Amino acid sequence: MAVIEVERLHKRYGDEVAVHDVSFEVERGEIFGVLGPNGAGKTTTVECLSGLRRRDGGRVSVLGLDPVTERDALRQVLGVQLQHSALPERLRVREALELYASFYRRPADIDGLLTRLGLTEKAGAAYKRLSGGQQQRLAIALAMVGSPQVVVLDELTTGLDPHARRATWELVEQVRDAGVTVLLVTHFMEEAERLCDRVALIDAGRVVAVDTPAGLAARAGREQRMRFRPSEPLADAELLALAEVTRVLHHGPQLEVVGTGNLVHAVTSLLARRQIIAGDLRVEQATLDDAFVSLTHATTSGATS
Ligand SMILES: Nc1ncnc2c1ncn2[C@@H]1O[C@H](COP(=O)(O)OP(=O)(O)OP(=O)(O)O)[C@@H](O)[C@H]1O
Repeated sequence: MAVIEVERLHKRYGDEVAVHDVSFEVERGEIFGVLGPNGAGKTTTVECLSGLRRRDGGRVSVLGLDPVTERDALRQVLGVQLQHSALPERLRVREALELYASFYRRPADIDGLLTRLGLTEKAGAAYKRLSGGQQQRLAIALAMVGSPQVVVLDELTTGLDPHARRATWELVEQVRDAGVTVLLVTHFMEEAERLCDRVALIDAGRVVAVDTPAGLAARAGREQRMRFRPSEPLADAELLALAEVTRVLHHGPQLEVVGTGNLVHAVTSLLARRQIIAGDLRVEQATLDDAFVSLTHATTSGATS
């Protein structure tokens, strides 16, 4: 069942159209990614569906509620962590959570939340004394404090080191495992590949693709390459007989097999049938990065056209 429905969303800032025509649906229990270059309209889109901005056109429904006309009801079931959501410097972690909890009819247990997010020891610390990773954990905790059914996380791991980023990904997975639907805005392809069930790729205010990360990567249409040292001789003709293989190259004892589609599966199945072991196997596949670059246009100014 779709918990978020966005249909032909349109938003202008003065004369500039930030979101031309954005449509997608998010199913219950998904981690759904919104990807796109700077200025593509990602934040504007999630602000419109969180009720923080008024759309100029289109239809939006979150858990059956309209974010503009039913904003108060929506706030009780939607958690939002937005880019650069700074708190007063002296506010302590527990105070921030208690303050936010007071806005909700069904607040989460604050001690439980502190434990889950690894913030128990920092409960008495002022916001400005937290590290970047701890501030992000607090941001997630604040988005979760109302026991929401849907959370929106915007650029959650920007500025975090690889350890803190991975720890934050685990937290997002825990949030999803607790039954919460997650809408994640991100710039990091690795993050989308690791976390998202599906992603919408937005470019210049329009959706250019909605797919699984693997499905999007496949659309990049890039050649796949496998290199390995076969344990037994293997005739080129056998490899070339596979529909997925376009070329076979020789580098001394190494074979390089070039092709498209599900090349890895086709070649490894052939090797298994022939009981040949692929030594030093290396695979170069199209990635979400390739899809991002081929399906979107970089805008150095960040402006949309
Ligand atoms: N408050 C605003 N007033 C005027 N223009 C705005 C405002 N907020 C965003 N814009 C413009 O709308 C367009 C989309 O911005 P938005 O922040 O939604 O993009 P984004 O995809 O989230 O970008 P980024 O990845 O850089 O965060 C940009 O051209 C931006 O300059």
